Amino acid sequence: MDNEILLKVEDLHTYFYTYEGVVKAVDGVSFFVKKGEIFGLVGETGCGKSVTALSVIGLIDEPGKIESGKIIFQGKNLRELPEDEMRKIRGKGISMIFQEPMTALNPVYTIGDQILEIILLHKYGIENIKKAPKDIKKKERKNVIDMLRLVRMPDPERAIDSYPHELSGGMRQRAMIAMMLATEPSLLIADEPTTALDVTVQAQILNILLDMREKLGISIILITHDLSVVADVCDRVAVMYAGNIVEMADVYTIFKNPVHPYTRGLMQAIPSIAEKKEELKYIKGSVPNLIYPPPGCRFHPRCEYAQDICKKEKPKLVEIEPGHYVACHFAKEFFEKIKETEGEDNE
Ligand SMILES: Nc1ncnc2c1ncn2[C@@H]1O[C@H](COP(=O)(O)OP(=O)(O)OP(=O)(O)O)[C@@H](O)[C@H]1O
Repeated sequence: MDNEILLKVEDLHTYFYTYEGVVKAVDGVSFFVKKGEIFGLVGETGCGKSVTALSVIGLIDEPGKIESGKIIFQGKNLRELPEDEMRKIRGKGISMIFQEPMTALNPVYTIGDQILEIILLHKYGIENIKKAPKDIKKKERKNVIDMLRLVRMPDPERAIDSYPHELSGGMRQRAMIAMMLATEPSLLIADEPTTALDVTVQAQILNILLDMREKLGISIILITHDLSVVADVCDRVAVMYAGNIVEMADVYTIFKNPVHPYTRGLMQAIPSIAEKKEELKYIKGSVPNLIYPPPGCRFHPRCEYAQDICKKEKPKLVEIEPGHYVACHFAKEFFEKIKETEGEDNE
């Protein structure tokens, strides 16, 4: 099973040292991503999804710091690698695309030149890039156009010579994905890649990600707050709340049998356990301040099932059935109740 795993994050803690205090943005996060799968990271805004991703790719800057934990990618703990090795991983192993590609694209170069630069960096390395033949641009033109075709860029022959501002939002996101794919990563992290786009373009971009997995066999971590996106494309999913993962399972299980009260709140459908079903249609309260997070389970102030233990002890993420992990003191009870009601429903 372990050789199927591409990335394993163990007990990751990433904090930000601000004037107001220490923001415990990621506080003991563990998960794994298998080869060739699309793994969703979901949760409300500010729960630590982006910080988790930036920690994996080694892009946490001051005032942030990875305090502890392991990030094992292709068998190596990335936290132990020197910065030049880490830069190589960012160049070849792991790539990241963001919500607003304009921030990552350079406005003064054409899309073609930007993709070409990545191809050259990938082929020659930063030290030898000057050794690339003079006519390389002409030689690689077909490759770049093929790359744009792969991301279903409309009219690639024209797009290659366009500047970012000449393209629509969806086309820019395609260009960004093409650039990232030029590095032939094993893992692509997509942070809210479709949030800024309208629904039709969103669907097209998600289809491209599915295509990439199919054709190139890469793994993708898809960060989103949109559960319908998760349902559409992800294989497995982790639900984050206030710097912790509270539940992780395959997508079917998460939607069919969510166990953690927060996940169930997110789904707005807690028919089996909820006694007062109507009152659970939204999650009361708001995400806590991560400088002074609540003790014990961080969700307890919003959880209607909270008991004394929840206020004192932080629950561990435990496997309650094969591949289904939950961090809740009452996970077993909830799970059994779900199974009971499931049995009754089937009778
Ligand atoms: N540079 C920073 N300095 C201080 N605090 C930060 C910094 N970057 C992130 N944080 C804090 O870390 C916490 C987690 O933020 P993060 O961006 O990971 O959330 P998110 O789940 O990705 O939310 P969103 O969906 O809004 O992007 C937040 O409380 C945020 O304010």
